[in-house]
Amino acid sequence: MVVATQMSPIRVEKIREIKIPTIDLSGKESQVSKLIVEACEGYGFFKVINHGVPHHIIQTMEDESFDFFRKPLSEKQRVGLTKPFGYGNKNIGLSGDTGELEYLLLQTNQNAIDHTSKLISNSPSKFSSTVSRYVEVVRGLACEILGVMAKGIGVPPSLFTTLLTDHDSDSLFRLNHYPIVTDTSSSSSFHHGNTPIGFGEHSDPQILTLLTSNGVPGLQISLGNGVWVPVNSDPEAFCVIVGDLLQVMTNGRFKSVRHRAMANTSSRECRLSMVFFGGPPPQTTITCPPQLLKLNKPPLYKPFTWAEYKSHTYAHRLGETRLDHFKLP
Ligand SMILES: C=C1C[C@]23C[C@@]1(O)CC[C@H]2[C@@]12CC[C@H](O)[C@@](C)(C(=O)O1)[C@H]2[C@@H]3C(=O)O
Ligand SMILES: O=C(O)CCC(=O)C(=O)O
Ligand SMILES: [Fe+2]
Repeated sequence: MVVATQMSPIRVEKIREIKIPTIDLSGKESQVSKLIVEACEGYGFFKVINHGVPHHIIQTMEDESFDFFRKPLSEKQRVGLTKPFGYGNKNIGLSGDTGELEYLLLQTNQNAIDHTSKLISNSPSKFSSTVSRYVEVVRGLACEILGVMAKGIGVPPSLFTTLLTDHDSDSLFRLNHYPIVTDTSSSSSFHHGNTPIGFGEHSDPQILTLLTSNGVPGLQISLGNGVWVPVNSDPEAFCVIVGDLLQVMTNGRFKSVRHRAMANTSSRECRLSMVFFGGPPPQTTITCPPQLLKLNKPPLYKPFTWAEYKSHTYAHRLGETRLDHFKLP
């Protein structure tokens, strides 16, 4: 993969070869686990293939999503935004961030899915069963990956997986729809070169994110120092993104990767990303388990609950490096 670094005011381009790890989950478990740990340490990002999520589950979710985003604006707005959940258009979060996208952000418990489905769809039971099925299967995949990760670093898998399987797990599901932007000069979103931003630079606050998209590119990950690596959009793969909580739970060994999505300016198709954010129950204390603390590396972060971390997150802008606030001196 070719990467360009840009430095202003003079544009210097260094070309480098970066290989984003693509891990075949059908491989030997010990090998898969080694590759996953290396990817989490090196990038905080990797792709998985042969993940076992049936194609028809992804396809049906994609079809339902496009059916929703194709509706007239007034109809989509009827879904309302019980901030931060519901339908949003060009606004992200509660602190004034903007982007060239529209989205639907849902909580993953059955009541919330049923409630939103009634507002969204003429056949709510179809929408609601499609979302529930998708979330159930992708949550299962997230647990499988977390379990393999845990084994790879020598902790019991349940230490990580129960956080997502708990009845009160605070996981989210987000559909991002990036329309084709033709007039880039009128875009109010922050410009990067000539390309407006679809979804601005950030890290995901939760434990683990699983993202799939419809083959239209846009996602980029940061290597730091202004270097952005475009991620090929492969509808057969899931992108796995290490979140802030996993960085804390591994005492900084795994990196919560900063990423962004560029606006969709060159494609003839709209871009759709479907994103599952695996989060723990709100009252969970987030800290590094003693087995992972090395004698020569004291804890980097003070313990906090997920509820505390979320309120800090929502009080700040998208691009904030919010873990800094929880660092020990
Ligand atoms: C500006 C914001 C939107 C966000 C909450 C925040 O205050 C900062 C983090 C943002 C983010 C990024 C990952 C997910 O898309 C998200 C749902 C999350 O948990 O944190 C969003 C939040 C949002 O859009 O509500
Ligand atoms: O749409 C994408 O590719 C990125 C979306 C994202 O980072 C998010 O929803 O948190
Ligand atoms: Fe994200």
